[in-house]
Amino acid sequence: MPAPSILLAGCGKLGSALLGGWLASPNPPRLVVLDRHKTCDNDNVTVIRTADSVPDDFTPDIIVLAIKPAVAEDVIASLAETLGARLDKAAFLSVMAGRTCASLSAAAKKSGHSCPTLRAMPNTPSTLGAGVSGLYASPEATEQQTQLCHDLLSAVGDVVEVTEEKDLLGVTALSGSGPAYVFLLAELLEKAGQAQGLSPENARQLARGTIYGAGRMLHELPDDAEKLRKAVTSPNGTTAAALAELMKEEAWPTAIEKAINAAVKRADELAG
Ligand SMILES: NC(=O)C1=CN([C@@H]2O[C@H](COP(=O)(O)OP(=O)(O)OC[C@H]3O[C@@H](n4cnc5c(N)ncnc54)[C@H](O)[C@@H]3O)[C@@H](O)[C@H]2O)C=CC1
Ligand SMILES: O=C(O)[C@@H]1CCC=N1
Repeated sequence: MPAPSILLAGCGKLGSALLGGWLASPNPPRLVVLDRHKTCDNDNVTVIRTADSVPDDFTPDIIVLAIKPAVAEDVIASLAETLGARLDKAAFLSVMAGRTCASLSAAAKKSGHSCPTLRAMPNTPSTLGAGVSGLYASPEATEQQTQLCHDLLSAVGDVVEVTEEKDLLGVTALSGSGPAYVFLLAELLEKAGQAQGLSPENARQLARGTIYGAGRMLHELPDDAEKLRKAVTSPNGTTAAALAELMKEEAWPTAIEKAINAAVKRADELAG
């Protein structure tokens, strides 16, 4: 089977994470990257600044929308103008938080085209091939398009398929934004270590090493998180003392619930 043709619109923080994974895969797709600012010195990638520069012989199988939601309509309209009938052969894979399949299909329809839409919510560990993505395919997407999107996301980590579009709200709040919560934890642990008199270098190494090691245990061992937590917690010991603070109903349980609710609310607002 020939390598698929992928047009990546938007190659910022997330788009470049995806691009890196695809370029490192054994059978990289044929890639055109549309980004106002991106430069790329990889021979396998054609980078263009505006949609009117899409090569005439390039018919994308999938158009990955990794731009900010606010510019989506403009980007789709300018791609439609350049690609013409070629757009009808493609599917959109949007990674934008919030934007619904219906709103993106409507944008294509406005330009006189019909284009099935799939949505994914990857996260930035995709840069290291350690991402996890939620994937939703609208009913218009063919099995082949869904499989192709699944394969593209698998190149940068795990894929969790959801059957209801609304489930992407929870995915966005949990794993799309989630790396930021872990990075915040690293920052706070580092700060707390320094407050205990550790040098900044030692506090940083200890905080990062702890999160890395705990992450590996979660990833590589079959045990539930609860079992792993209990294994650290000696009766009446130091961990029990710390967890008694963190697990108070008004502490982490409430804070996490509120944070996830706030992210879901924002994703819903971005849907427009
Ligand atoms: N950063 C993250 O962790 C995640 C982001 N997302 C979603 O990915 C999308 C992009 O987010 P980031 O990569 O963080 O943003 P970003 O700002 O880093 O990247 C956006 C890119 O789009 C380009 N761009 C803007 N207007 C353009 C236009 N008219 N034509 C061509 N290129 C244009 C910019 O030059 C930039 O490189 C957002 O919709 C966000 O919801 C999804 C999951 C995780
Ligand atoms: O913060 C955001 O809106 C995007 C979506 C998930 C991660 N970053």
